[in-house]
Parts: sequence; C-alpha cells; structure tokens
Amino acid sequence: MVENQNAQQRFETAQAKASTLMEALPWIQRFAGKIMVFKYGGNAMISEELRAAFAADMVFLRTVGIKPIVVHGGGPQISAMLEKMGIESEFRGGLRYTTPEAMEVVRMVLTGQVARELVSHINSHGPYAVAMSGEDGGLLRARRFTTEVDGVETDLGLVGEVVGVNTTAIMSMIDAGKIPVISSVAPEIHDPASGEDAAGRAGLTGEILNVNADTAAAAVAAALGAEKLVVLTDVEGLYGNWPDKSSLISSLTVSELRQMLPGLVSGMIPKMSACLLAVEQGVARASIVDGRLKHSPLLEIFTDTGIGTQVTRDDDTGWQVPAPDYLVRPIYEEPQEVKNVNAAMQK
Ligand SMILES: Nc1ncnc2c1ncn2[C@@H]1O[C@H](COP(=O)(O)OP(=O)(O)O)[C@@H](O)[C@H]1O
Ligand SMILES: CC(=O)N[C@@H](CCC(=O)OP(=O)(O)O)C(=O)O
Repeated sequence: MVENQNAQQRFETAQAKASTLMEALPWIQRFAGKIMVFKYGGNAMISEELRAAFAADMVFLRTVGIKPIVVHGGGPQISAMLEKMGIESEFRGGLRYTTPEAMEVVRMVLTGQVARELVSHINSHGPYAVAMSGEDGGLLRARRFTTEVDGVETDLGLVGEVVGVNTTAIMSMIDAGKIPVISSVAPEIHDPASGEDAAGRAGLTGEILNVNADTAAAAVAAALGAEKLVVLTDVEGLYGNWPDKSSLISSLTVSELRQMLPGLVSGMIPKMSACLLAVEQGVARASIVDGRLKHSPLLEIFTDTGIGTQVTRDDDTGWQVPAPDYLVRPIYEEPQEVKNVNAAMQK
C-alpha cells in the first residue's frame, strides 16, 4: 500500500514537471534563434546562489537555441570598493558622478571582478561565456553625457552614453556559440559636430567613460535588433506610485512610459529610459524583473504569465503562441513525404 502511494506521488511529481516543460515549449519555439539581452544589475547579484542560478539560466537559454547576451552592472560593488579606498562618490539623477580616480575603480571592479565572476559561473557548465569590455575590439563608443537634476543641467564627469555598438564583434561571438558578457565601460569619441577632432572625424579622445549598465544594455539590444531586453534588479518591477507596493505595473506602452519618465526618481530613471530607448529603437519588448527571485529570466520568458513590468510598443497586440494549434491542425504546413519503414508489416 505504501509502495502504491509512493508510485502515485512520483507520477504526480513527474506530471507536474511535464506540464512545466510543455508550458515552455511554445515559447522555446517562438524564441529559438532570437537574440535576447539580459541586463544583470549589481543589486540582483546579492548571493552566490542567485549568481549561480542566473548563470545556469543563460546556459539553459543557449541550449534551447536562444542567443543570450549579458550586459552586467555592479553599482553596489563599485561603491563598496570606492568606500574601501576612501574615494568619495555621489549619484546625480541615478548616475554616478565619476572622477578620473573613480573611473579607475569602475573599470577595475566591472571588468576585473564582476565580469570574471559571472564568466566563471557560466563556464562551470561548459566553455560558453566570453567577457567583453566596451573597450575590447571597439565594442562600444560613447559620448559625454550630462543630466538634468531638478531642471538644472548637471555635470557627471567621466560618464557617457553609448552612440555606437560594434555588432560584428558581438555577432562573431554569438555565431561561435558563445555567451558574450559585456562590461559597460566605453571609449569616448569626439562629438563630430564640435569639430574637436583634427581629422574632422569622430575619432577617439583617449578617455574611457563610465556608462550606466541599463543604458549600455539598451544600446546593445537596439543595435542587434534583439527580441527582448530583460533587466534584472532588486524590485518586483516598476511601481506607478513608488514606494506603494500595491502600485506595481505589469505592462505599459512606450507612450505611457514617456509620460511617466519625468516623475521617476533614482535608479529607475536610467532603467526606464533604457527600456524606452530599446523599444523605440526596434526591440520588440523590454521588461524589468526581480533578480532576487531565483531563475527570474526563465520565469519571465518561458511562462505564460511572465513576471515584473513589461514595456511594449504602442501597436503591440500581444504575442500569440502556437500551443493550442497543435491540437487542431497539422504541425507541418508543407506536404511531408512519409516513408514506410516496415513494408513487410503492411502485407
Ligand atoms: N517607481 C519605482 N518603482 C520601482 N523602484 C523604484 C522606483 N523609483 C525608485 N525605485 C528604486 O530604484 C531601485 C532600482 O534601481 P537601481 O538601484 O539603480 O538598480 P540596479 O542596481 O539593479 O540597476 C529600486 O531598488 C528602488 O529602490
Ligand atoms: C554612470 C553610472 O552610474 N554607471 C554605473 C555603472 C554600473 C551600473 O550601472 O551598475 P548597476 O546596474 O548595478 O546599477 C556606476 O558607476 O554605478
């Protein structure tokens, strides 16, 4: 009798697993071969367990034919190192005012610490991850960026916004089956309009700029025409009336977001600006998900409900997935040749 109960329990557990896999099937089909950019924020990498789960998720996506690209942050890790080294740092409009001294630390922490650790986690599954800084192979190019704080134009020091992405460099990695892990530092180019460059071209100035990782991820996603930008952070998503926890927004259009942007504060300013930029520039959808939740990338992509807040185009009519069609129409649209492999049985 006990044995029977165990068998029943085992069967039910196995059935639940099969249901979960089947829920993922139409999404796997929908997204196979597509590029997805994951922005992994410093506030979402808070434990070894979470970092390992994120790495496993990226390997899972690659294994089912999706092409993941990771753009990582590391704001809290940079702040901790700056504090340890006694270098003062402050945020203006959600972005770090970056002195040359602080820039050295930003570069060291992002490329030498955070990227290395992520690569090592992913590569514990196989030789997939390749760390790429925005400086490597001319991957990113940036221009100086100032921001408005309370209506006043505010200097940010060595901070940039991405104006160019070397898509060939990234695609060559993807085509080789790799998972690029990109750090958001970028060489500065002269503003061509300023005529600063003696050659009259938008040449490099020789400075390296600190780029907010949300902004860098959006630029990469837009340049590659990614299917999705997924931003992992430390809140459930965007709250319409922050910090009222009952005001979580599950979905909004770019027009609605554009109206909300001037009222946003702190880290949500670059984050939501990045989502807006990505979708306006052709990324089908962008979403903010809670990175403190283990396997949030898989939950966002492979479940019917999704999680967090998603930003859609104004004319987005919803993603249709083919699941129910399997029941009512043939899988193959073109005529299929069916070979009888055991003719003897027909006789
Ligand atoms: N409207 C809002 N909805 C959600 N979070 C908000 C909002 N306004 C401000 N925040 C703050 O923004 C933070 C996320 O931004 P940030 O700290 O820069 O994240 P990350 O390090 O992941 O890039 C949240 O932890 C929250 O404190
Ligand atoms: C200009 C600027 O603010 N750069 C960020 C870069 C890292 C980052 O964006 O990290 P998160 O994604 O973890 O916030 C910084 O210095 O903190």
